[in-house]
Amino acid sequence: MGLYRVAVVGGAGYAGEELVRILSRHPGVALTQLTSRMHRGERVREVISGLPGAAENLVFEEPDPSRLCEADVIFLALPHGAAAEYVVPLREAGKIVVDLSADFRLRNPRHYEADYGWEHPAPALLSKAVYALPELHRAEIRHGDLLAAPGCYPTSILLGLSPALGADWLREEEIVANSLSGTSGAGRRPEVPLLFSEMCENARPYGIPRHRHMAEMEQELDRLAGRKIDLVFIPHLIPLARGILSTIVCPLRTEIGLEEMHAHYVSFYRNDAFVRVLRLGELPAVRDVVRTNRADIGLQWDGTHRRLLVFCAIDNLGKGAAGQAVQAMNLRLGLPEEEGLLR
Ligand SMILES: NC(=O)C1=CN([C@@H]2O[C@H](COP(=O)(O)OP(=O)(O)OC[C@H]3O[C@@H](n4cnc5c(N)ncnc54)[C@H](OP(=O)(O)O)[C@@H]3O)[C@@H](O)[C@H]2O)C=CC1
Ligand SMILES: CC(=O)N[C@@H](CCC(=O)OP(=O)(O)O)C(=O)O
Repeated sequence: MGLYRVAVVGGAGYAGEELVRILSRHPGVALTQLTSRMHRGERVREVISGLPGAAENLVFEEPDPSRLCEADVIFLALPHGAAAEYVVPLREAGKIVVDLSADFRLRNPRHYEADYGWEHPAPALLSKAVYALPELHRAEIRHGDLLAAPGCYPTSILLGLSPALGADWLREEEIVANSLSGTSGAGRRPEVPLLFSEMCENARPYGIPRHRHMAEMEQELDRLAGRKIDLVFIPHLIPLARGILSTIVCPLRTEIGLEEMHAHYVSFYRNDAFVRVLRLGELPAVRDVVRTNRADIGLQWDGTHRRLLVFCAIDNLGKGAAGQAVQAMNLRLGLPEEEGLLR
């Protein structure tokens, strides 16, 4: 059998470009189609530099579901709402779809409506989608035909919290997560608050009091804990192009020591190639994970207040978007999970 054919819709956006970079060097697939309405008819090399020959000679096409059906796997790197329009015909044609938008992350269409502001465009498909965070849903991803890649902030916070929630150490008090994000998280669109002159030497909170990622975090955290988790989430924009650092403060109800907690985290992720639990005393830095598909997790202990402090760094375009989506594709196609990805 030949290589799997893959297509990227939205291939000239930030997440799409990162997908193109990863997939064009991936030994298990052939990148055969890319779409961009803005760059329609242009060769890829005129828009994205430094790609291998076969990929840079592809031509950006207008997105057309019937033509996309020539591929085996279709990645959608489109804004929320727009992705669902492609998912419906592609799934009807039996294609494997990896959607990077939020359109299929939530089980409950009312939660989608509340946080995204419009009626869900294809609610019947929600129960068929898999929340494609490999470390938490590996078995379902292997059998899923509609893989909904998680948001970048939820990836960092869910990976940081899962071992603690699984161990049932937490007091029934709020967990507070502060996240710092680079500006590529907002996509490649011209907006005044994202201009260099607005963001250089600047930092600011946004998305207060309820960022739209709350719904997917609540969905997953409640499921992991088996009860309602009270999360305070405060995102900040900082002057980086890419990267996220999340600091999570967890009130504990046990007297368990830091060494034991650390050993539990190491054991929890022992089979996960893309999660690195740092040695005690080490804390993660965005610089170490940029352009990789890795999440670095560090732990600290505030004994005075009995709080576990969890720090998680990822690349929002890597483990937070394109890398994670390719990891999910690898699982679905039965390829080695790490194929084509850096750690
Ligand atoms: N940036 C990030 O860090 C992350 C992004 N994501 C998600 O990935 C998706 C893409 O994000 P990002 O790359 O940042 O966004 P961008 O704005 O950079 O890119 C989106 C692309 O989609 C194309 N597009 C827009 N509307 C349509 C449409 N109706 N039909 C077809 N193509 C369309 C545009 O290309 P053109 O107009 O040329 O067709 C554009 O290049 C979003 O859902 C985002 O939420 C997820 C995790 C992290
Ligand atoms: C800096 C910035 O603007 N970040 C984006 C999140 C990016 C991401 O992961 O989100 P979605 O896939 O859910 O869009 C935001 O706050 O909306």
